[in-house]
Amino acid sequence: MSSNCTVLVTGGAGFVGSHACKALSRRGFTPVVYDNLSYGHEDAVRWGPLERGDILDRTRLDEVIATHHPAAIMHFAAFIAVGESVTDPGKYYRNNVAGSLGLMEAARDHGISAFVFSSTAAVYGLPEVVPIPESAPKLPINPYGHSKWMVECMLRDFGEAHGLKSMALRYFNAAGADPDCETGERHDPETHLIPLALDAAAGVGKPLTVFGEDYDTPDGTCIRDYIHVADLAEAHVAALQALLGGADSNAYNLGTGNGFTVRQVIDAVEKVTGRAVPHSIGPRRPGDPAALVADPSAANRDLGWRPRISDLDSIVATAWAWHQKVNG
Ligand SMILES: NC(=O)c1ccc[n+]([C@@H]2O[C@H](COP(=O)([O-])OP(=O)(O)OC[C@H]3O[C@@H](n4cnc5c(N)ncnc54)[C@H](O)[C@@H]3O)[C@@H](O)[C@H]2O)c1
Ligand SMILES: O=c1ccn([C@@H]2O[C@H](COP(=O)(O)OP(=O)(O)O[C@H]3O[C@H](CO)[C@@H](O)[C@H](O)[C@H]3O)[C@@H](O)[C@H]2O)c(=O)[nH]1
Repeated sequence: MSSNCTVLVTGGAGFVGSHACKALSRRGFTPVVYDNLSYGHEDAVRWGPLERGDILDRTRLDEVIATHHPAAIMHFAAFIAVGESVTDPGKYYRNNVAGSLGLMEAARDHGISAFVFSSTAAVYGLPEVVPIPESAPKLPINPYGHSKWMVECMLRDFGEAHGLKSMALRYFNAAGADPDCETGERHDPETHLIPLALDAAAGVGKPLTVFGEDYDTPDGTCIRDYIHVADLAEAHVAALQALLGGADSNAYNLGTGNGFTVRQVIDAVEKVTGRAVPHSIGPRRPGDPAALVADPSAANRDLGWRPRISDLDSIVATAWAWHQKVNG
């Protein structure tokens, strides 16, 4: 490992980024969070300094990089709401694509050669083969997915032209919370299934609407591959260590390889919380594929990474503990 253990973590005040900071700090790295707090939380920055700034502000980026001299960048900062990306695509292309471009140019200009990027299963669009291998066609069906695939393409080109080495990590459904309850999911607005089901069970939110029960799946509801955010965090550290150890650039799926239906998630929430999840059946949500499940074998093989706490009960139990801490 390089003797310089400082990592610039864009979006480190957010859900996945804050867990990655904890994992980095446990492995001896110093995470310097660079976040404009547009959606993040200042009190989620606990494992290193917070530098407020926008990835679109090149002057501020240069200043922070010159101050901390990071050896690597982990890039989580992005807008993440798929539906909003359809109605306001400019917001997504500016932040996710132009913002990432400025960050990559800053990395190039400051001689930073290791870059770990938050990509997504949304780059695959409506996959024909499930479990999905990394080689599956990249045919995103919304601006959010396009924005992430564009950044992957830019990273490939910066690698060839400038020697910037990168790992693009394509998460499936990030869920759960830190097992020590030090950080967790606090999106606003929240659109993800598990926190909404917990809100409904706790009576702090509306009843859950199940988006469609006429899919070609065993119980008619959509199948997703839920991956614990702490396991995602460990994968980021493994990818970073591989890059710093000389590995080539690559892209990896991060999932368990097991899918669960929306009904199975509701059952798990009812079992873990001991409460009913009030819900009704609504129409399909536009753009939802019937099933998204990762083939995670490449990350297993190359990074030595395996999910450890991504069974559905552990995901829901940690998310529930965090939910109770936040909501009292
Ligand atoms: N949550 C998921 O299920 C999921 C799935 C696949 C991929 N991802 C990707 O993982 C990353 C993190 O997602 P998350 O769920 O933690 O989201 P989040 O909204 O909790 O975190 C994103 C963070 O980035 C910051 N940010 C946004 N734009 C910024 C800018 N211009 N400059 C500086 N900071 C900025 C926000 O303030 C926030 O703290 C994103 O890139 C997302 O696309 C998330
Ligand atoms: O109120 C709700 C919310 C969700 N769902 C369903 O639950 C499943 C999971 O939905 P959600 O939690 O919104 O996640 P996804 O839409 O699968 O998207 C997540 O996972 C993608 C990769 O798989 C990432 O690209 C996205 O950023 C991330 O939000 C889907 O079948 C939804 O139709 C409902 O039935 N009701």
